[in-house]
Amino acid sequence: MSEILTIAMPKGRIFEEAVDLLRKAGYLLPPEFDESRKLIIEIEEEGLRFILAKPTDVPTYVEHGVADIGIAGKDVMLEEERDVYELLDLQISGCYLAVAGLPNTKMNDVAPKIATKYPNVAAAYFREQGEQVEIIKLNGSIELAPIIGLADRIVDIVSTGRTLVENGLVEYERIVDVTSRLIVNPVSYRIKDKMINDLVARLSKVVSVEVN
Ligand SMILES: Nc1ncnc2c1ncn2[C@@H]1O[C@H](COP(=O)(O)OP(=O)(O)OP(=O)(O)O)[C@@H](O)[C@H]1O
Ligand SMILES: O=P(O)(O)OC[C@H]1O[C@H](OP(=O)(O)OP(=O)(O)O)[C@H](O)[C@@H]1O
Repeated sequence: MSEILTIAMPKGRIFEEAVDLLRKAGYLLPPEFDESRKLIIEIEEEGLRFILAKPTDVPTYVEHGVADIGIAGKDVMLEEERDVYELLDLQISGCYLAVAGLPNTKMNDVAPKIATKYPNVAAAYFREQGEQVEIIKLNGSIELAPIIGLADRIVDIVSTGRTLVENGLVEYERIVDVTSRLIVNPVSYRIKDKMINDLVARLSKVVSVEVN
């Protein structure tokens, strides 16, 4: 029986761009990818099985080895250190993490509050700046926090910048650029090295064409 490579795909924002990239790399992904709600899609001819996961869960599936490889945002990788290798910057779903807040406001002198979906990234950033802060973890609508008085600043993703502008917020510092990455389980990489290297080579060609 031939080997199967299991790929954890992030549903949501990254999905379409990732599917597009795989198709450009020559993988024949059926229309199921565009229209179905199935969470496991197997393509026997390609020796591939896709599992469709919540973006933040992709590294979990890969770390535990139930997926050999996966596609995850650099933001997710930075927030939770995982025992996986990062093989390729896919250069898709570009955005960045930034500190933002109400314009012309100083942070509270004592333990300013920082609201974010990324508590570890935010804590590390302010530690490096030598600032003692209180992190408040939120799960969405982060921009509400400074407006409603929950926090002095937020650490959040900025893409077009529209959410900041429409909520009267400004960016104070850019922390790190974010794109999606191809990640691999270390054991899978040893055992299925040929299949994985083939996939990386095919994707690398497309990525470099798209970037240049
Ligand atoms: N404007 C953006 N906002 C958030 N994430 C973005 C943006 N642009 C690109 N990304 C990338 O997409 C990933 C998030 O995708 P998506 O918003 O579909 O998932 P999610 O955070 O689980 O969303 P939700 O919790 O709203 O379901 C991030 O990890 C990041 O790498
Ligand atoms: O710079 P922009 O293009 O406006 O994109 C940035 C916004 O998009 C994301 O929120 P999302 O839409 O995922 O909603 P959420 O608040 O539920 O996380 C992110 O958290 C910002 O709020």
